[in-house]
Amino acid sequence: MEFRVLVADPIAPEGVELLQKYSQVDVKTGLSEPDLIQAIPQYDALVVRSETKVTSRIIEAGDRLQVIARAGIGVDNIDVDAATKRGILVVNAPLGNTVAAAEHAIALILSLARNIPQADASIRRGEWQRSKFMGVELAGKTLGIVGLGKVGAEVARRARSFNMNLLAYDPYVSASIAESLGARLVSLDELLRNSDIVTVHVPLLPSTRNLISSSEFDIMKPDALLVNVARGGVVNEEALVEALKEGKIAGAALDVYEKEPLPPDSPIIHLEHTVLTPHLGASTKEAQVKVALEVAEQVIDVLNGRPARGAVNAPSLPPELLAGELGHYIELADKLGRLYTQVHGFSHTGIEIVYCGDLASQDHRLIRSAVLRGLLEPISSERISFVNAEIMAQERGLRVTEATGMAPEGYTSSLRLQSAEGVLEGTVIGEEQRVIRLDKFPVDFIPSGYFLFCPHIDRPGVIGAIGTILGNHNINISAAMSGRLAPRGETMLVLTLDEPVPDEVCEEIRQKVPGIGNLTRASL
Ligand SMILES: NC(=O)c1ccc[n+]([C@@H]2O[C@H](COP(=O)([O-])OP(=O)(O)OC[C@H]3O[C@@H](n4cnc5c(N)ncnc54)[C@H](O)[C@@H]3O)[C@@H](O)[C@H]2O)c1
Ligand SMILES: O=C(O)[C@H](O)COP(=O)(O)O
Repeated sequence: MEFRVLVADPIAPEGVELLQKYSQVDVKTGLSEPDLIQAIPQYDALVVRSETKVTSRIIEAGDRLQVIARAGIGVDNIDVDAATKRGILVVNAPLGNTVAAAEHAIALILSLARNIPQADASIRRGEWQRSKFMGVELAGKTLGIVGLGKVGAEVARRARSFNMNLLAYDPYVSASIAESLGARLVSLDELLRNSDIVTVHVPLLPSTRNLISSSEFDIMKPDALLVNVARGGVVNEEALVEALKEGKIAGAALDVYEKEPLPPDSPIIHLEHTVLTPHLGASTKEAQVKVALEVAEQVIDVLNGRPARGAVNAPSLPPELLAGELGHYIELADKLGRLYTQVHGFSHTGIEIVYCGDLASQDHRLIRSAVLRGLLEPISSERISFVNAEIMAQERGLRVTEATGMAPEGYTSSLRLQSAEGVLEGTVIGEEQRVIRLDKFPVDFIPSGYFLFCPHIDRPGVIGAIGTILGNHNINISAAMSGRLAPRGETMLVLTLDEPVPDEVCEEIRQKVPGIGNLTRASL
């Protein structure tokens, strides 16, 4: 039987031609959700970019659908969970448009600095205004790069050739990587206060939503320029409009928006010193050929029963495997990885996975993939799956070693993650997963919910004081446990909460509870 592929967004002809060698291809762009629901039962593969919203209703109607391919990075327009539930693979092309996005950021920076769109519009109105469009030079100015991943690094390389000074904020990148790109790694606060131009290159994650909002604009230089080629939502649009109107910053260039297409009544459209493009970061001929070929090859692989190298989801593991002890450890491995990155940051020195006790003799491959998936998920723009975790870890230069060891006294098996940054260990008791060690502290908590980790010196009243502050802010503690090294000695209080703890509440705890160490928040 010949495979049928529906290409629902415009992709480069090279990708369509490659698909045509192996399947019957229909290119039908601009279809509505009802159109797609009607059409999709005839297709084995669906190829999109960011325009088509691949909803659960479309996925559920895809009776013979095997693969959904995204010719680009972001799969935020695809209901990946719905696809996973139906065993449909989602693949993407995370590398092909990096240079295009970086060059677009540079183009926007130059357009802003030299008022190019405004000057162009003026001359077309028959004017000849020169003094109105006085610009600023990039040479000698400071560029603040928020997010020093693939695109951020390419922007850094290009900005150096303009003789710019580079600052970077990225909690998951080492100072030496930043240094090799000519950038100095600083806090977000320091970056915002000192940059003449701020360019944003982080993925949209719960932790990066509204990363640049009112309080960030408050500390930026009044003549600073802001550029966002990453994702709408990282910069709060309401706060941006206010910042520009009140002169907190001088200008902004945006390629991405909270809502796309940008609604025609958006106040952003009427702001003066702005440059707006309709999500064009990846729209170069070269990038489009690369991503189209990359996904076409993967579609052909999947339809012919071969594994896809860029799968962002993975078919569910067999239920019989998940129900057993190994299944619980796979789930625990994912949670320990996610917790590790949130508590210790992304390890720059490499991570060791230690399989202890009975676990030492099991097949570790899926546990290892689950640890990597967990470590990378909180900081990645791509969806990390069991399939692509290993490649993604290599791409970030994460060194992973494995070892076997003895389980701690009283346990038959455990899983330990350790690096120079810290230690996290968990176990499975019956069907219950538990975290039993956090750095040097023996702890015991279920890895689920919101967490506040409060290192302190054990003395009467500390737990009560923290509980009172949380209570005053209507934050409910669902479990509390203290791991201490000695009476009145170093102690780790672990609070499991029903709600997340906002910044200001953490600050209040730091100020009001004497002897409290570095508070850390996490959620699972
Ligand atoms: N406009 C476009 O057409 C276009 C094209 C390509 C990429 N993008 C977007 O650009 C962004 C960057 O893409 P990439 O390929 O460089 O991704 P990437 O995953 O390689 O890099 C993202 C970087 O952000 C860092 N990061 C994560 N959380 C952070 C936080 N809270 N604070 C600071 N840094 C944080 C990560 O450590 C990583 O280094 C993504 O959102 C991507 O979707 C847009
Ligand atoms: O996620 C991506 O790859 C970029 O945002 C580009 O999106 P596009 O393919 O719709 O241009």
